[in-house]
Amino acid sequence: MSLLSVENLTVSRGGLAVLEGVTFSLQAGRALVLRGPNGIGKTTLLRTLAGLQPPLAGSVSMPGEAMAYAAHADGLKATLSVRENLAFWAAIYETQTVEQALDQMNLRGLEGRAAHSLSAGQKRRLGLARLLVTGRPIWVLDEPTVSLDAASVALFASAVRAHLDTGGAALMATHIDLGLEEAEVLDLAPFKARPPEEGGHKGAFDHDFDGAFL
Ligand SMILES: Nc1ncnc2c1ncn2[C@@H]1O[C@H](COP(=O)(O)OP(=O)(O)OP(=O)(O)O)[C@@H](O)[C@H]1O
Repeated sequence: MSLLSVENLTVSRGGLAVLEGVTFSLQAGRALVLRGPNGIGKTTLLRTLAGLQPPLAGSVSMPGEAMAYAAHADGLKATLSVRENLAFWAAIYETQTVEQALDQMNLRGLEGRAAHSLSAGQKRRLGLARLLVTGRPIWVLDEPTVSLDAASVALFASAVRAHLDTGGAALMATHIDLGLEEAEVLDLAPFKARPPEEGGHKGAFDHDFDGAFL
């Protein structure tokens, strides 16, 4: 079953198309890794899929309220504790998986700590634990392993695998090898947009709202 279907998508930053004709689909139980050099448009594509900016052309289809997006920023509530952060999101998404998320992202022992007092890697683990409490099937992740040590990368890979095993899907922009052998790879180089002088798209607007998490 296809959870996410992207057809002929053109995405832009600063009013200029950066990728055009992007087409792929993501099935339940599958992971897809976006690859491409710095600046090719991975973040722009993910932001567009998350609805933070409109595409210049093309279409994105997915079931309503199916996506959880984790951007570069962890987007934590600094003064709330680890548990309170997760409880907040569990209330928003009406789920009851806080305890499971604490276990899965190895946050036991840190439950009472204010988010602002966590290390960078601990903050990232908390940010990823929020994915687990959303209960949403499509995870869209921008550089999810930044700041994580090898053990935490392995923990994250296990969480993704468990998500796939229960019918979820994951779309990730990452430069590192997550050890998810089953993940497919989409190289974005063929979709690099032509500059306007060569007939490429020139967009009319560029929203720059940087929601950390949806
Ligand atoms: N606010 C902005 N205004 C204008 N151009 C932008 C803006 N943000 C990004 N860009 C440009 O858009 C292009 C795509 O950027 P994007 O961040 O999507 O690339 P990326 O593939 O995610 O890069 P990285 O691997 O470095 O994270 C780049 O050329 C970048 O310089």
